[in-house]
Amino acid sequence: MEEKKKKLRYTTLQNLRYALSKWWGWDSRGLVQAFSRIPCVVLIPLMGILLPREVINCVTEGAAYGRLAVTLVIFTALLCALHMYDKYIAQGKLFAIGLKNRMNYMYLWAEKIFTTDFPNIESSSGQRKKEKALQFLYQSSAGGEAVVDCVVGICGDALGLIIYAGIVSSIHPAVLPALVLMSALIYIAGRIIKKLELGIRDESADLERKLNYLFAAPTDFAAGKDLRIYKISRWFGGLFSIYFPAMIKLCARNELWWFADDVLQGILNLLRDGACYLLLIRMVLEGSITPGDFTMYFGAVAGVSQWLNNITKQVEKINRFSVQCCEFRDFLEMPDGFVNDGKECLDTEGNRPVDITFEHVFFRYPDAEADTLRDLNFHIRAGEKLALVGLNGAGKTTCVKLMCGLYHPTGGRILINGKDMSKLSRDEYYRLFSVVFQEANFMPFTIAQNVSGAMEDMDRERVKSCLELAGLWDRVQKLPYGMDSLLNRELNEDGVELSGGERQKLLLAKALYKKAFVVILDEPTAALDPIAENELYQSYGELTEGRTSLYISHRLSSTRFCDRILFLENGRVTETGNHEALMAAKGAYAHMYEVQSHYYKKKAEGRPVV
Ligand SMILES: Nc1ncnc2c1ncn2[C@@H]1O[C@H](COP(=O)(O)OP(=O)(O)OP(=O)(O)O)[C@@H](O)[C@H]1O
Repeated sequence: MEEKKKKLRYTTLQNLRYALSKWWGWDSRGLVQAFSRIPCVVLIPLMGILLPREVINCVTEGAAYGRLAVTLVIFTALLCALHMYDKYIAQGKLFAIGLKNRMNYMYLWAEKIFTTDFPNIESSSGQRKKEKALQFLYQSSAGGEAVVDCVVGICGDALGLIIYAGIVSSIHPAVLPALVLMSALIYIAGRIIKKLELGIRDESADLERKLNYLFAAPTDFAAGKDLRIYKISRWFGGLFSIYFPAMIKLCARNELWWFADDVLQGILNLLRDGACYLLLIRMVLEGSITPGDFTMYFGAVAGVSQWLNNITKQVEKINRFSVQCCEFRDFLEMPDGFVNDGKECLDTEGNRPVDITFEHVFFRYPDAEADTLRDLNFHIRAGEKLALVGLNGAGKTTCVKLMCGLYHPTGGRILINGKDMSKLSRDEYYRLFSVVFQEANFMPFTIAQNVSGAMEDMDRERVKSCLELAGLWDRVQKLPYGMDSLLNRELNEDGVELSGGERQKLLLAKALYKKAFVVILDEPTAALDPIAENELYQSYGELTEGRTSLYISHRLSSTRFCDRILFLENGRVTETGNHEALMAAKGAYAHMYEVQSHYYKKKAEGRPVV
């Protein structure tokens, strides 16, 4: 219920004002060109009913051939000019104008994804809003582009209706109200179906999201391997057979409502037109109108029906646009808690490393039922190298997400140099961190651009030294275009395909390039070979020199070169100290270490490993 209210937060007029002001801002020339089509929309059909009237009157009045010829020439020339201009705008311009608007909306949508608070994108409610917003722009008939046609169309139709209404009103005062009443019935039926359709939008958006995922998954190179080796295609088939029928059922129900609406429209149109024609025929027989007038009125009645039909259709389209526009604006206007305006800056003069305190931090994911972090307390001194270890699901990555500002605590505080993170500006905060996450995501740009995060003015020497430090330079310099080689094969045909370990090294180089105050490495060696792993340990001091660092790893031996180790269990720190102290304590850390080293010892002694 609350969701529905939110969807319709703006009225149709407010949404039209929004779309028109955006359109004016992006393409004022296109807007003027689109509106210049309105006289053609009105005059072409109007001349279509005036021409027969003039011709029949000339003939029935016995006018000279000269008058007939002049009438025909004037009308034909005018019609020809209007048609040409109309075609030029409608087919030559409107498509490009609408597409331009759609692209601009797409840009706003993508920009929001890139800049909004992380929970807005990761939570399923945020995902749903994102999908719904996409329906405003994902094809030419969607609101973002269709609004161009609708606005121009409804203005032309309204003007045409006014002129035709004047003509049919002179037949009989009851004709126009009767025509309007019937069109209103058609419109109301359409609205009822729209409401029914609205009721299943959440369900259809969810199904679309799931089906989009299923369609996208087989095109993912990485998934391609699993799909083949493990015959996952059968599982996919199973998933398709769950979601496809559900989607088809939903669409079929929707189509049935629209079919009923079409039948109703057909019957009402027939009644409306039939009654008007009967009236006109009687007037001709009574001699109150000429045969020329008859054809004009005949055309005008049909014309009014057409204008009213057009208007009801345009109103439906505009209503559809309005619902989609509300959803689009809902997504764009999702509040961001972590903002730049009015926030403080941190004193980072002299590039001193920062100190970080977690003070009674609680955290629960937006859609989760239980806290992931529970009363988490720790302090990382400026320049300290801290290791965070724990079992799967203990909350290590969540802790990183909070520390680097992707999420905010749901309870307690995180202090950076004694300042509450919520008081700091977002850009300022993100500037502090370099993070190597477990998943490697690269943009379809060159290696150098990915490492530096800059399109042009990068320090190429620095890129090279970061690649060297990360152990990737040997591989990169052998590529035909070196550090200027493009990544991502989906967009770049000759893009470079890196192995899992190489991608991890590239992430490391990227983290090193950014002169951040805190370096966070979340399982940075998971995909590295033993040589590369060893090199990373050897150079860890150099990599993190002069910075505060947090190192997460399941290989406990790798955390020995850190100053201190925190052992995380069920979202809180249960043990803390250096390796020796934790081993002496004989707690969970010591147990995990023993289990792991036992494995290596057995291997080294040549005994079978269980
Ligand atoms: N986006 C999310 N929404 C809801 N719950 C989540 C989300 N991400 C993680 N969780 C849950 O939070 C808990 C901690 O996850 P987290 O990834 O922080 O653990 P971890 O210690 O890093 O685990 P691992 O060692 O396997 O990487 C898990 O139970 C996980 O299911």
